[in-house]
This record gives sequence, C-alpha cells and structure tokens, in this order.
Amino acid sequence: MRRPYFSYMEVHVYKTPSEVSQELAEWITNHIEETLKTKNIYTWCLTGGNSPKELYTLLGSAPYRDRIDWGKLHLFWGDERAVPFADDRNNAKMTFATLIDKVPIPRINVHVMNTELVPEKAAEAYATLLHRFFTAEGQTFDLVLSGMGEDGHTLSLFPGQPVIHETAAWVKAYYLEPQKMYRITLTAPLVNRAARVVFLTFGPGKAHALKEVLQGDRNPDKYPSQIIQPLNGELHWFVDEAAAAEL
Ligand SMILES: O=C1O[C@H](COP(=O)(O)O)[C@@H](O)[C@H](O)[C@H]1O
Repeated sequence: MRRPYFSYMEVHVYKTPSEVSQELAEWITNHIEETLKTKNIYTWCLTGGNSPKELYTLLGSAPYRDRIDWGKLHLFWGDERAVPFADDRNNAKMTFATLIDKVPIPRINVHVMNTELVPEKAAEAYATLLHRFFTAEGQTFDLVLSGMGEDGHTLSLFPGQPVIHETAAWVKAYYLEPQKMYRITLTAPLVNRAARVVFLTFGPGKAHALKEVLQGDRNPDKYPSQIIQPLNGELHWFVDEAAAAEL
C-alpha cells in the first residue's frame, strides 16, 4: 500500500450514497460549528458534479440549515466549466439550485468564478480574489469538498494534463481537448494548504480509481486525485460500499 505522507487520512465508508450524504452533512455542520468557536469566518470550497447534490440539499434543509451560521461562511468553487452561469453544466448553477438559494447567506459571501470573462482572465480574477482571503503561506480554506471522476480526476485536474503539476499559480484555465471545453481549476499548491480536504464519491464506477488513488503506485498523471495531499491538514474520503469494494 502506498504510504501517505500527509498528516492525517481517514476513509469513511457507509452502505449507500444517501447514508454517505447524511453522515457528511452532520460532519460538515459539526466542523463549521467547531471552527466558528475560534474564528469569525469559515471558508469553504465547493465541488460540482452529481455526487454532492443530495449533500447540498440536506445542508439547505432543517436541521442543518438552522444550525449553520451562514453569515459567517464564504463559499468558493474548486473548478468550473467555462460556460455561462445559466448553462446546466455550470457547477455554480447546480450549487445555487440545491443549496445557496435555500439558505440565508449574504450574496457578497458567495464567490463564483466569472465565466463571462475569457477563461484565462476568469482564472486571474479568481486568483486575485483568493489572495484577499489567503496569504502566500499557511492555511487556506477551512474545508475543501472535492469529487472524483471515474478516470481519477478531481477539480478540473484531468489525467495527462500539465496543470496537475502546477507548483505556483493558484488558479489555472486551460482547454480540455477531449471535452472540447475550457476548464478553470484551483491547483494543488492552494488546495493542499487547506485545513481539511474531503472527497465525496460513490458507486461501482469509482471503485477502481479509488483503489489506485489510495493504494496504487504514485502516478498522478494517470490518477490526478493522488496529487491532493494536504501538507498540514486532514484528508478524508467519504464513500459508499460500492466505491470501496476494491479496497
Ligand atoms: O467534472 C467534474 O467532475 C467531478 C466529479 O463529478 P461526479 O459527478 O463524478 O461527482 C467534480 O468533482 C468536478 O467539480 C466537476 O467539474
């Protein structure tokens, strides 16, 4: 088994995707409550994809909605497809529909990637925004929620793309030829300084990639999720039994 070198890693396995979402809703709510006992704001980087929809719906409903001090949260996104906000493929659009429109968070605390700009400018603008919250060293987000595709990608770090190995820029835009689309993504140097990174992933289609990411030889070009290794923070995987079947 590949030995992780980050400070802490835990794999949380539950029977069904719904159980995973419920446990993670409780876990995130507890983390927000605990963190806000000692800090005034909680910075949370969100993920797109299908996996978080039930989680977001739970967090936008009682009892979680009422336990969270939404005025102290700042929401960001880990990646975005360079399509208008109104496009169903837009990650932020999905998050508004499932969570943000249901909770009393000030709009000024919700930091979407501006896909009206050309992608490189959108990445630059997002990096500038992030520099208002985080310094060049030390902890960044309180929480990064991430997903993993069947091909092992996370954020918009897709297999074989040079952006996987970015060491300086916090945000990058690039043309993803197989999808004929620009992607805008946070990079490992920023995400790996989060206090906690949580991957949420389900289903038999993810089982092989999950085994390779956690137990295979190091090969982030093939399995980009391996590049996410919080330096001083915690890494958690919330998965269902089907995704965990090959571990
Ligand atoms: O392309 C993307 O996919 C991943 C994984 O999505 P899922 O539907 O398999 O959960 C997601 O984390 C990322 O934000 C999205 O842009």
